[in-house]
Amino acid sequence: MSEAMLVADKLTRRFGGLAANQDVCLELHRGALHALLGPNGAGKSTCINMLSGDLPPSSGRIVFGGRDISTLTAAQRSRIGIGRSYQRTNIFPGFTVLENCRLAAQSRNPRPWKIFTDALRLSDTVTRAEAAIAEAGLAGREGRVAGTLSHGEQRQLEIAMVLATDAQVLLLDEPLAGMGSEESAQMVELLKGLKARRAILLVEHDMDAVFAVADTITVMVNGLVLASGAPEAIRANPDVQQAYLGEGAHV
Ligand SMILES: Nc1ncnc2c1ncn2[C@@H]1O[C@H](COP(=O)(O)OP(=O)(O)OP(=O)(O)O)[C@@H](O)[C@H]1O
Repeated sequence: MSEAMLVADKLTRRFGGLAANQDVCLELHRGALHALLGPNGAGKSTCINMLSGDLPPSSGRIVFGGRDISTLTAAQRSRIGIGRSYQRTNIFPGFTVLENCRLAAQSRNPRPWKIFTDALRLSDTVTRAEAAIAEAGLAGREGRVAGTLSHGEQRQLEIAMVLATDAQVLLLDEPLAGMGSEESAQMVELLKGLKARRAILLVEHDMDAVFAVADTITVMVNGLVLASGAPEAIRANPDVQQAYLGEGAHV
């Protein structure tokens, strides 16, 4: 396998006496989707928050492209190519699809406000925004006001906004939440396309989707990594079946 783009090295996060993540290790590789599974409260959001820079680890390291980025802010991580989506949609509902993506693209610039005086840069962000919209499957909807899109389209828009920042690592927190089966199937196809050129971490409760798209699965329980490996090995793992879904259950 290729060298890892992003590495979580013994990440630990304590909240008072609770270890929400303890010595969590995982690797994200270009061309691969790594899914993070676990029951409610297992520590998945805490893990993604540490990787994105939204939450400082208590100990451990995050390495991106060989460089220790543990102390960089979320904005700094976004600028070097680590993008995340949130569990709750993060779009500006009164703005159009293109405006939402243009704002996301601008956030990547060191001095985003200068954009208004710099025509060249402006066309660059529009180009980047349009490419992101097309890649997220929203071509033709550039002028739609975001709040009028369907739920599934709004989740696609959120991914388009991450793509508009030129992210090479995508940290996706439950992108299928609240979707119907048709929308979920579309999102799975979208994720398959996106992972070809990027590294993806997917936190997702929809098992069918996870097994359809993941190359590697890490299962967390009570802040600890219970198992990590290829989907078939995880499916067959008795510890996973017992601890994650309860005695006698099958993933
Ligand atoms: N800011 C916080 N302060 C205190 N405890 C927290 C905080 N954030 C998370 N926790 C606790 O850490 C543990 C892990 O929470 P986390 O949200 O990471 O789990 P999760 O696997 O993402 O769950 P879910 O699937 O419900 O989103 C839980 O026991 C939670 O109550």
